[in-house]
Amino acid sequence: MKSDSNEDEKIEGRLQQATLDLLSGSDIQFRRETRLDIALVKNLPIALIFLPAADIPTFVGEGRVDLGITGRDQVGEHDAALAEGEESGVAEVLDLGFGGCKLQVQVPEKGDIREAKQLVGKNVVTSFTALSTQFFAGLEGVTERGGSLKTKIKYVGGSVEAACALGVADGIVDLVESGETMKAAGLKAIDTVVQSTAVLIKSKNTKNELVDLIASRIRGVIDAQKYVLCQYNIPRAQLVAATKITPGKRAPTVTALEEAEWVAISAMVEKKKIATVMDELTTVGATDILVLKIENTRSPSS
Ligand SMILES: Nc1ncnc2c1ncn2[C@@H]1O[C@H](COP(=O)(O)OP(=O)(O)OP(=O)(O)O)[C@@H](O)[C@H]1O
Ligand SMILES: O=P(O)(O)OC[C@H]1O[C@H](OP(=O)(O)OP(=O)(O)O)[C@H](O)[C@@H]1O
Repeated sequence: MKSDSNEDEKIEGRLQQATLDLLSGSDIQFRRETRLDIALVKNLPIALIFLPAADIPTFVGEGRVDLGITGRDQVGEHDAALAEGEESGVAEVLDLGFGGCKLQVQVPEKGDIREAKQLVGKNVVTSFTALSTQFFAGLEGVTERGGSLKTKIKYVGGSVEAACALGVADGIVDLVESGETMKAAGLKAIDTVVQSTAVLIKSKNTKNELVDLIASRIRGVIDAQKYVLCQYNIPRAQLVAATKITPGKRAPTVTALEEAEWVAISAMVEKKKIATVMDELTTVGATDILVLKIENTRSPSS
């Protein structure tokens, strides 16, 4: 989303489907023509641009694009590549929770290397040269003979896992999600450079007032995914106990029932805690417990 020409930004590849779902949940409507990397949004004066994940921090950091969705690993790589004293133009707005993976140091499973320090002075292949250089610089020290060893970091754009078997590298630094690729290539992880999830980022220099509106819509969808709405009936005498179990985000909604000694309660509950909450509610006498999906939510912090 650009201030003048109203461009917004998005990502393809691994994060694409979750990002499209997020935009749809935020009611950002667009139609992307085949092979076009730009799409005008129908119901807001912005445009979406589809760019490789690795390029997004650059466009956002330069202020050419107002908002972006990419991996935290890519933001880290962008920032690590900045010249000394140069300030990043990228600010993280929100952790989006999906696209979880780790950037890990990997070596042949059958080899002698057991810790990252043993790769100092050797050949390392990666698509994340700046983060890897930074990581190994932190391990490099003065050798026993008084010299200093530099790890040789080489860039490859894909299939990084092949580098050790092909004799190009002693170790690699690559993303691991399920671990299947690493295992299939006969590699093992010995250290983690960065833990990553997808993030919403913005340009530090943006003046576009739509940035806050869009960020707030996206935050609403992410919050909604974390919570469910729990409704139940409970004897009024148990109201205090029930409120402790389901305090809600601010406070639970309590509604009187036609039956004098009973109330109905409705409260947002963290999705991951809902099973325990239902168990506890049953123990204090709640009945007719319903758990409802929340499509979207907005609160002052959103
Ligand atoms: N298994 C995974 N492998 C690689 N990246 C992953 C994985 N899981 C999550 N990610 C995240 O997805 C981000 C982008 O991945 P990907 O390389 O697919 O994007 P892209 O460059 O936009 O797409 P493409 O390479 O298809 O053009 C990574 O930087 C990382 O944050
Ligand atoms: O732990 P896993 O679930 O197996 O995922 C990790 C793999 O996925 C990525 O590669 P990608 O498939 O994006 O293609 P690439 O090798 O060309 O980068 C990454 O570079 C690893 O190779």
